[in-house]
Amino acid sequence: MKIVLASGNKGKIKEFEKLMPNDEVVAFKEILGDIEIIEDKDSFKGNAIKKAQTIYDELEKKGYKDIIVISDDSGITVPALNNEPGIYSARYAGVNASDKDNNSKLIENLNKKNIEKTSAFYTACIAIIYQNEVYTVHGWMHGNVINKELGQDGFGYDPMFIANGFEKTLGELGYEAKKDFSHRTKALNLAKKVLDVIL
Ligand SMILES: O=c1[nH]c(=O)c2ncn([C@@H]3O[C@H](COP(=O)(O)OP(=O)(O)OP(=O)(O)O)[C@@H](O)[C@H]3O)c2[nH]1
Ligand SMILES: [Mg+2]
Repeated sequence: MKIVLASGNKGKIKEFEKLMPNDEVVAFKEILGDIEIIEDKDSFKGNAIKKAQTIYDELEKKGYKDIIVISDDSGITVPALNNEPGIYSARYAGVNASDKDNNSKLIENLNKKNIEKTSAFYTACIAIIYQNEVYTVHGWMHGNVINKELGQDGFGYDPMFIANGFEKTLGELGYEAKKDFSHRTKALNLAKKVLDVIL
């Protein structure tokens, strides 16, 4: 099955490709080139729908029919920091912030409150659009964030996140561990059930 991924995040694209080995997953950029989508909604769901709808509409304009578009809006929420960065995770340290910049900002804000470790969770909302119908599903992963980066694997905040039941960060454990219980895996398992019904 050919699925167009409405994401420009290389870490996410890699994860989707691994999670859907039997499908042809194509990042939108390969078909449409660069498109900037302003994520101005107030929820993961709102932004996920906006990303999927924008790409779906552009593909339709180009004559693509019966296309399945999937998007992912995700982020990490730290209750001890007033639920920051949440939907602003990708731009916590500013509009064009790198993962490194965002991690530094999170470390800085944890240190300001003298927090070495505190509970946190990831959310992923996946939106699916097929034949102009929109479907959304969510997945979560709970654990703790720490005020330092450990390990090189994963992307984004993974080197700072220790999932419940583990001693090491996702940056140290690597993707093979993360893929069994991540927010994205859980949301995608639900998305696959939706696809089974609608296709
Ligand atoms: O360590 C992480 N492991 C994860 O599994 C994960 N999932 C999300 N995130 C963070 O949340 C932002 C999403 O923002 P986001 O959904 O707007 O994505 P994005 O802007 O990077 O790409 P796009 O899909 O919108 O094109 C990302 O940049 C990351 O910082 C993660 N960090
Ligand atoms: Mg984004």
